[in-house]
Amino acid sequence: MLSKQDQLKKLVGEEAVHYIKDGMKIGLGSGSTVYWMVKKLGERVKEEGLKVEGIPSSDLTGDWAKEFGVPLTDFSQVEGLDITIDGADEVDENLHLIKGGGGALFREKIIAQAAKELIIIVDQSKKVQHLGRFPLPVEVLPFGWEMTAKEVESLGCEWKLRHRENDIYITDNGNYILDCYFNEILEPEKLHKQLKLMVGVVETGLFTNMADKVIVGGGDEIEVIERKGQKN
Ligand SMILES: O=C[C@H](O)[C@H](O)[C@H](O)COP(=O)(O)O
Repeated sequence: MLSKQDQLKKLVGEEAVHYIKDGMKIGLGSGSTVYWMVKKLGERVKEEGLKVEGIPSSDLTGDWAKEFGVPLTDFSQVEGLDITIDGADEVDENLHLIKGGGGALFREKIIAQAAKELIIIVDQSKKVQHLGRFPLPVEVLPFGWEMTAKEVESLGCEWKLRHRENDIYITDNGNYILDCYFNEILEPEKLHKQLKLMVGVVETGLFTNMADKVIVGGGDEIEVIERKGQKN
């Protein structure tokens, strides 16, 4: 029996598959909402003979794609993606996002940038006025991470080095994650740029001005929020 939140994740995950057309190259995001999208996409591949290829943003998503029969490719074979569908940890009113709760932010940003259209799927609990209540994941190089953490802290946050059980959490790229407690991020684009200037920072979980559509599940309803204005 799925929890109410999981039912909403399933609802929006399956809804997003309607945006996928025959022949598309698809960026496959990560997380428990994306799970439902990949599963439904696999059904369409089997039942309708849909010809698509996906590039996964995490090893786990790649495993799901194989399990559900979604053909995979990589960037040595394709020049770009038609669409990327991914989850998020927070979405603000301007469709800026925090991502990386599952640690896949770096590859997620690559597939988000490579796509003509980025669709984000979330349950209503992810909608916020300002980003920052969810700790911002920042992927850092293991070498000298302590120094990088000090620099990050100077921007006014507390941080925790992410662990999985008793071990340091290692991303699919072999890096560490600092979960940064800013509480309220009023200028996400500025903060992202400040962090990216730090030599030990690989990528941040701030996805500003990237989402084209956000599909939000709430109650029995699905809300589709479209971006206003041009992308960067
Ligand atoms: O690294 C993980 C991703 O950014 C996920 O898309 C995000 O954490 C949302 O995950 P979920 O759909 O499980 O809430």
